[in-house]
Amino acid sequence: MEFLYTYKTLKLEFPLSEPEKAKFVILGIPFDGTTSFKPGARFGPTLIRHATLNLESYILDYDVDIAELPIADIGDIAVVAGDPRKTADRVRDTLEELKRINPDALPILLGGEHSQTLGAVEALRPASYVVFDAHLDLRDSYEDNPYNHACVARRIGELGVREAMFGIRSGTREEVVYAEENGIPWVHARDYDFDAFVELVKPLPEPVYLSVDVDVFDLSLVPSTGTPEAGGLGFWEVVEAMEWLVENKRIAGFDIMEVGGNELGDITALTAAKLLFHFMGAKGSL
Ligand SMILES: N=C(N)NCCCCNCCCN
Ligand SMILES: [Mn+2]
Ligand SMILES: [Mn+2]
Repeated sequence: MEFLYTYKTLKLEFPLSEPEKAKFVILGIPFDGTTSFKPGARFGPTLIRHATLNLESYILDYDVDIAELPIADIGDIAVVAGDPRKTADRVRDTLEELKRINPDALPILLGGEHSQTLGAVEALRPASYVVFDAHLDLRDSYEDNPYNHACVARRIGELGVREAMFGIRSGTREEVVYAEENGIPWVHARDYDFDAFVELVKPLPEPVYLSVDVDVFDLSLVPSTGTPEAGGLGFWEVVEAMEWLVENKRIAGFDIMEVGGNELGDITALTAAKLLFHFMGAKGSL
């Protein structure tokens, strides 16, 4: 089928399924209209798809070949340049359309700015939002725009979605107070470990939306993300948390956001592509 707002550039190299029948449905969001520091997130989806060419489809960890899983790639959202709200409306509309034709599909977003996670949450209506991020993203408005990437967790919390945040090492005093007053738990990157993750996530209601803003990783793994911060998590720390979630919670949707770069083969996209394959491998092995 054709979606109203999507188009295709690169695709994954292995045989892909139709979105009507797929278990995993990949959607790119090449938006960087409110990026405040390093540009290039508009190339994120293309860079991630290209980086997958470097990876084996067989995942050692799970004895799963993701080329044998029903995966669809419905292309990229046609963005409204500079307008995060209108672009997120298209993300929401596209995922609503997808859920109508395939209610069992697990959407996977590749971004693109974190602002766009709001559209996915609006469409998929999870009970909880679990996020790996260097930043709290709890500002009420940033650079005069309430739909800026730095406000996305605030907007999602306002929908009544329970939140828990991991790998945090940047925010304003106002954001810390807001988290405290609104009972939003977060774990500093310095204090992060698997037990802290499980303790906070176990009681969360299902289904859960999992968002990975790749700036959660140490910046050596994601040098081209939009707002890089030193002192982040390692690759396997995030993979282990992801494995626990797919085994123990119903997942409404998953995203890998804030991938940027201007060059094929960028380290940032290689990190993101490996995470994508591990997510599908872990989920596909169940
Ligand atoms: N969620 C985010 N990515 N937030 C980062 C916002 C940019 C903070 N700039 C700080 C500039 C201080 N002079
Ligand atoms: Mn961030
Ligand atoms: Mn973020």
